[in-house]
Amino acid sequence: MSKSLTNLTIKDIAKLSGVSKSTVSRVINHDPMVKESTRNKVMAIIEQYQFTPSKSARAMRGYGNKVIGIIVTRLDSISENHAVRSMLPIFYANGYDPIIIESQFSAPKVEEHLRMLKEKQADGVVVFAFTGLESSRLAFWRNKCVVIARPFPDYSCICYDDVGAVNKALTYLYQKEKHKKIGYIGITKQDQTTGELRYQAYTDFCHTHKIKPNAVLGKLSFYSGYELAESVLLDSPTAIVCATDSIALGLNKYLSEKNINNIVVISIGNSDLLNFLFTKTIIVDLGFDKAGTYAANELLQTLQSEVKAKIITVPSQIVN
Ligand SMILES: O=P(O)(O)OC[C@H]1O[C@H](O[C@H]2O[C@H](CO)[C@@H](O)[C@H](O)[C@H]2O)[C@H](O)[C@@H](O)[C@@H]1O
Repeated sequence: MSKSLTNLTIKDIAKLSGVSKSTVSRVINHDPMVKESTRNKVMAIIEQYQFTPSKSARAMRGYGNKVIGIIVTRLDSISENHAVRSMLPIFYANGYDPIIIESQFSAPKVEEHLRMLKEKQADGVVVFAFTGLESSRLAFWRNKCVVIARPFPDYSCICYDDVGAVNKALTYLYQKEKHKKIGYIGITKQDQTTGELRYQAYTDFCHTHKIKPNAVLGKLSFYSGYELAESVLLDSPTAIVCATDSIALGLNKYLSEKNINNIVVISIGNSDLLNFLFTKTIIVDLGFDKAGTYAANELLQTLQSEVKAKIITVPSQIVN
């Protein structure tokens, strides 16, 4: 082979491996239908000659640039951080470069980012969805997209067990620990999943078990837990369920400042930060890490072959 190594093309790799050009492409793109012996033979040549397919060549053949866009809502979100951190190694291991972008809960921003990713010929996207983001905004990406936190029909979605998690927290407090005065700090109902579904689960449980509801609702932030603590404590609860880890962290700051240590706190989430609290906090694990792993694997499968869109709900579990 007289060419310099850096100038090798897929055609050269095909010739050296004794297979067709299309087989080399399928190996590069992780097509599961390629026989293992063929894959090994081609990969040995690729490694021997340190071959990297040029991005433009890949794109011209209709493949993306081995880029995955991950659109988070907030870079400071605890839950999204956990999910993204567990996706990244899977994408890297499969040769993809992830680009992480923030939407700040803005649907037009999501659309703008998706346009940019299309221009960059990204292969696929993971979108953390939110109230007000219509599925039509994702239409171009429908078969190369995984949505997190919202069940969009016709899309592969990874959802959290919002209602089940609250029920597990309340059942634990009411049946196992015999609490009768259980407060709740949540998110406003404008936030459909974390807000409305979890709040509804709390009020339904109170109604069924004849518990006087004591709920306060605020924003999705540490400050809410801190600022709403005083109101929820007015009714002297013996236990408080927090809709998110950030809320539990804010509440914890308030309790430690006032030196209140006779209230049981349950947080719905499970971030590493909960290990460093003043008040013993029981956790209902929503499975943020699992959600990330599911999302990455689901997207890779979708990119490799036609996979039917499905909704996966990550099971929640109480961690004591
Ligand atoms: O990460 P945190 O700030 O602690 O918030 C916890 C909740 O984050 C996620 O919900 C929020 O973002 C979603 C997109 O990731 C959005 O769809 C939802 O409306 C927001 O409330 C996560 O889905 C929840 O399970 C966490 O409790």
